[in-house]
Amino acid sequence: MTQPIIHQPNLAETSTEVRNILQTALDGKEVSVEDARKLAHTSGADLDGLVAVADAMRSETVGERVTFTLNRNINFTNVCFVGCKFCGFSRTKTAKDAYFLSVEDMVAKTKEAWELGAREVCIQGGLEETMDPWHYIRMVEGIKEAYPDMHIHAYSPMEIDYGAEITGLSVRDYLQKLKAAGLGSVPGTAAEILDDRIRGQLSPVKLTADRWEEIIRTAHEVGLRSTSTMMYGHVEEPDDWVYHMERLRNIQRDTGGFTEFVPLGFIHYNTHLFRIGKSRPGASMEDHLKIHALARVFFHGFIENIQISWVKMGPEEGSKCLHAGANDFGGTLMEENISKEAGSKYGEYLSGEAITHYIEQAGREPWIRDTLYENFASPYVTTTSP
Ligand SMILES: C[S@@+](CC[C@H](N)C(=O)[O-])C[C@H]1O[C@@H](n2cnc3c(N)ncnc32)[C@H](O)[C@@H]1O
Ligand SMILES: Nc1c(NC[C@H](O)[C@H](O)[C@H](O)CO)[nH]c(=O)[nH]c1=O
Ligand SMILES: N[C@@H](Cc1ccc(O)cc1)C(=O)O
Ligand code: SF4
Repeated sequence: MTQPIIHQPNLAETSTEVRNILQTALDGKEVSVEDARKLAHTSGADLDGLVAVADAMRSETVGERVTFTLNRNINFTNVCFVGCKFCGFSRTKTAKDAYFLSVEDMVAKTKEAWELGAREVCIQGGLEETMDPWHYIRMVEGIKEAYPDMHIHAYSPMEIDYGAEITGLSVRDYLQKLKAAGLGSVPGTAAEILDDRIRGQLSPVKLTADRWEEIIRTAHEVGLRSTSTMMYGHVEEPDDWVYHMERLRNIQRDTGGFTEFVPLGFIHYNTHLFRIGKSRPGASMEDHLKIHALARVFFHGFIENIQISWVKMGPEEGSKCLHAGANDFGGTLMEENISKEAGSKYGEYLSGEAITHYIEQAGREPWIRDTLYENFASPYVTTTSP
């Protein structure tokens, strides 16, 4: 049981079955997997009901604040041997536009970010075969040495799996070394859909769902918090969203380590998966709304923050999800290659002022946050911003 919702939306137009499920959630009871599946299949007035309930839950649990971070994304290499069929970013080592940044390059990018006011760098890259086994740790050490107060949000479970493998360390020892070097938190990417049946269609070589879970649980156990994500709009069905969210909710029940949930809409344009006719062309607006709303309702009492990804959906469509359960606008990013290379049209950078504007336009209060949602500042009193 969690807090019941006091100001309940009018569900007069909602079907009896869906209204009963939503009422259970409003009363503060955990939504079952079976009920969540029904919510995942709603449309029309029933979807409107789900969205209204998600908005009420958001308002009573986190209020009218919409947060965001001043951060820079650094994709240190695009060379990758994994070959996910949904990825438009990765290159072979010999490709003309293949790159691999040195630690010095990364420190220079961090310097630019720091000077513009960013306090987080989000580092992820391809998996490079001939890389120095200690490179992931060296990047963290190099950045921390130059900028001890920059929060480093880095390395998906896929990269952690690889780093542990090439150094010969256990996942726990490897994560402890990353943490000792200054790693602050872990992006919960590489999750896609946490079901090996779907993963086989997307990327047979990628780590299994169980391995993803083991790495995330271990990260939380050693004191590294993480985000949680789900990539949708490709081959999966609504029941798969629920299965995925249930795995995340169970992890959160045990560890409490997730800071937020970030639905990542699939960008299809330059991907093998779409070209060979094996996927949908991303998600519809209806699905974006449904997933953010379902996440708010299903994670109620478990995960407080639901982040929109403006790089995937665009700031306008993303803003609509702020009325469907979401309360976080992500970050300024400054540069972004993964969505861009897959063909996303929304650019790689939004200034703090631009994000503030979108949040105001949605009728909410903009607040700058740190990565772990521990400190908040008003964007109206900060002078610089990336
Ligand atoms: C590109 S990877 C970088 C880190 C690492 N190589 C990995 O795969 O975990 C980070 C995440 O971006 C997301 N992503 C990749 N390609 C995408 C696409 N075309 N559309 C939406 N999200 C995508 C996936 O969820 C993936 O796990
Ligand atoms: N870095 C990307 C994000 N989000 C990162 C967040 O801005 C930030 O790191 C997080 O809020 C930490 O709490 N989302 C994307 O879709 N693409 C990125 O590259
Ligand atoms: N939003 C994710 C990071 C991310 C990075 C790149 C992406 O393509 C998608 C997501 C997080 O904060 O953990
Ligand atoms: S999603 Fe990550 S692991 Fe997969 S091909 Fe792209 S960079 Fe490599």
